Amino acid sequence: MPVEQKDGRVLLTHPKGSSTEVLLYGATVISWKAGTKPRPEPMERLFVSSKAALDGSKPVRGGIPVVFPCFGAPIHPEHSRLGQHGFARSEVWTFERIVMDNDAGVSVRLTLEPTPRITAKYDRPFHLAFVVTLAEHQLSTDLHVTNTSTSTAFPPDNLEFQALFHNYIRAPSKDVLVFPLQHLQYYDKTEATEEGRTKAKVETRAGVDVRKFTDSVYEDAPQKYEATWPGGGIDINVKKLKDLVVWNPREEAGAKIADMEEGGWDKYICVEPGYVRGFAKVEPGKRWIGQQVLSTIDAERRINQL
Ligand SMILES: O=P(O)(O)OC[C@H]1O[C@@H](O)[C@H](O)[C@@H](O)[C@@H]1O
Repeated sequence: MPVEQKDGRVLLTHPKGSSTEVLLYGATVISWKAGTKPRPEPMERLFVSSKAALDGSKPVRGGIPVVFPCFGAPIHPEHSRLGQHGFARSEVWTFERIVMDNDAGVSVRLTLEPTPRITAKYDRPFHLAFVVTLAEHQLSTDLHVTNTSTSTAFPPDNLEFQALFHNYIRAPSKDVLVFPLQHLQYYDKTEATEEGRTKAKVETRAGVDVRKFTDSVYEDAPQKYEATWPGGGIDINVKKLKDLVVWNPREEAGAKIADMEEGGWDKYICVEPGYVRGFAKVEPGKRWIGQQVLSTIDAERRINQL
């Protein structure tokens, strides 16, 4: 069975051995097992804290939570009643259908529409679809955001939002480097003051490491990244998600996170493509699609020329 739905989870398996598991709660991908060409044995590519709640009581600490319609604390007036990172990661999505089921890929589509619970804190008209596609060495996630407003008024009744894929990539975080972020402008959320956090810095490192507490928002990033470490890595190719967040709390901040396992910060790096500086806009009746494609890399790869 390439697609199995059970107990609020959807399990996808590919004929070549890769698999992925998605919780309907938050449309959160909680597992992705894949090999590489030279080493075909599937291995887990995502980190989920052993203390993570998987019962729908709180967003999952790990995997790939979907952040919508606000990143971090809300700053848009229409988001003012929402919590950190919005509601998409903490609502139960609907399994809509299998999109594709062949050797090229196994793909499913989940949806989320306004419910009384959502409308009580966010009253904008929207329809979300989350499409997960599994290939032999790849996992793609697409977020479709439709503005379902039928208003013909001017100025248009645009839907304004932020969106992000909060990837917890399983990796020896002390040895990870992320490319190519050099020379990009970024905002450092680890700074102690508001002034420090809102002042743009410029990345000087060819490869960005997370050996210390890191919470950086790169603006207008190249949408093509590599996170590599000795012996492996993940390529990330992105569409419509112009910014990139790199986060690892290390012990300094990680020990204060209730659902983070002891030493969890050594086991992952969050590399999060998103539209998080400013707001994406969709006109009434129109749809926006943000996409990422994660691919496994086998050998250590350092892109010195970038
Ligand atoms: O604890 P949460 O809400 O899942 O957020 C985790 C982290 O998510 C990152 O994307 C943010 O940049 C961090 O500031 C935040 O701490």
